[in-house]
Parts: sequence; C-alpha cells; structure tokens
Amino acid sequence: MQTPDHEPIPASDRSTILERTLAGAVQDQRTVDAGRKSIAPLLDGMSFFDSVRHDDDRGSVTELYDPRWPWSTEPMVFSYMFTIRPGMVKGWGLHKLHEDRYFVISGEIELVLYDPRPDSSTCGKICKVYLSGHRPRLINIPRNIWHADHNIGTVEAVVINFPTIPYDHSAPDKYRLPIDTDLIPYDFGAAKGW
Ligand SMILES: Cc1cn([C@H]2C[C@H](O)[C@@H](COP(=O)(O)OP(=O)(O)O[C@H]3O[C@H](C)C(=O)[C@H](O)[C@H]3O)O2)c(=O)[nH]c1=O
Repeated sequence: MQTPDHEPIPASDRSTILERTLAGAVQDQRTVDAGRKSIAPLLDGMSFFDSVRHDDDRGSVTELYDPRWPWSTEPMVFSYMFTIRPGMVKGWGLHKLHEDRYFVISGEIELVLYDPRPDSSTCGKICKVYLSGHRPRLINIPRNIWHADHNIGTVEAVVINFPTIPYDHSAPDKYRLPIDTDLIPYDFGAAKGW
C-alpha cells in the first residue's frame, strides 16, 4: 500500500523494505569478460574482427578488410554494398555455398541468426548481434545459417559485404523464408521486410 509522503513509515515496515524488494529482484549475470568484451555466445563458426577508426581534424580513415588479418581463412574475391531503410528487415536469407562477411559502415542493425545445421553445437539456437557504424568491425555469417538484418536505427543503414564467392547472377546462392515464418522461433513484431 502506498504511504503518503508526510506519514512516517512504521519501524516494522522500514526494517523489511530492503529485504522484501530484493526478494523479488533478479541479479545481473556476467555479460563481459575481464577485458570488458561481451561473452554473449555466437553460433558455431562465427567471429568478429575489430578494425580501428583513425580520426583527425579533416575526418577519419577506417580499414575495412585486409586478407593479412588473422581472421577469415577464405580469400577476398568480391564486394558489394547494401542498405536497409529504418525499420525494415532484410531476411530471412540463407546461403549454401558462401559465407557473408559484413562490415557496417553506418546505421544500427540487429542481426538475427538461426542455426539449422544438424552437426553444429549451436543447432536450433537463435543468436542476435548488434552492429553499428560506431564500432568498426567485421562479422562472418557461416553457410547454411538463416539470417535477417533489422535496421533498428533512424537512418538508412549501410553495409559492405565481402562474401567468399562472387555473386552468381544466373543462379544466386540465396534461399529465402518470409520474416513471419513459423519455421524460425523469432518474432520481428510489427517490422516489415523480405
Ligand atoms: C547480392 C547482389 C545482388 N544483385 C542484385 C540481385 C537483385 O536484383 C538485387 C537485390 O539483391 P538481393 O535481393 O539478393 O539483396 P538483399 O536481399 O538486399 O540481400 C542483401 O542483404 C541481405 C541481408 C544479405 O544477407 C545478403 O547477403 C545481401 O546480399 O541486386 C546483384 O546484381 N549483385 C549482387 O552481388
């Protein structure tokens, strides 16, 4: 019951407020390691590679991809840019033959992934990662992973992709499901896309 400000709280209640409120509370679990890096699990075969943005009084420089980086073992053979309008979802999509390797240039994306690979330790799991132009880094999306990119920001998101094979215009390596499919346990709510 609410006690009006001017009424003193009885001593018997005062002694138990902390205990009673904490009894209904949930303690945060660990989310970062000793180096302050997120420990949220990715799907089998996924990893990030951080780049560095160099700022000066004229602007900035950020390297996007260097095959010498100790990251992807597959060659850099093709690159293109795609954008996503605010609120829109691009997905669900899956590639059988190639990996995607994204670098978000600007905007904010919630990348949702679903692992249907029978031999994967993360089979059946959903994974979400947040990518933005504020944190320059690469992320790969392994073959046979359903993925959908949701622009959760207020401006058009710009992404550079470095897929592991060039685009085949006659037979695209792309398989699609609608974003509201019952086959993937994830709900984009009112967001629209395909
Ligand atoms: C990828 C590509 C596409 N196209 C043509 C084919 C279509 O007429 C048009 C749109 O292609 P698509 O519908 O495949 O694009 P998105 O659905 O935006 O897919 C992109 O965004 C999602 C989130 C991804 O994960 C894909 O890897 C990425 O390609 O561009 C080309 O001509 N060259 C290309 O390299």
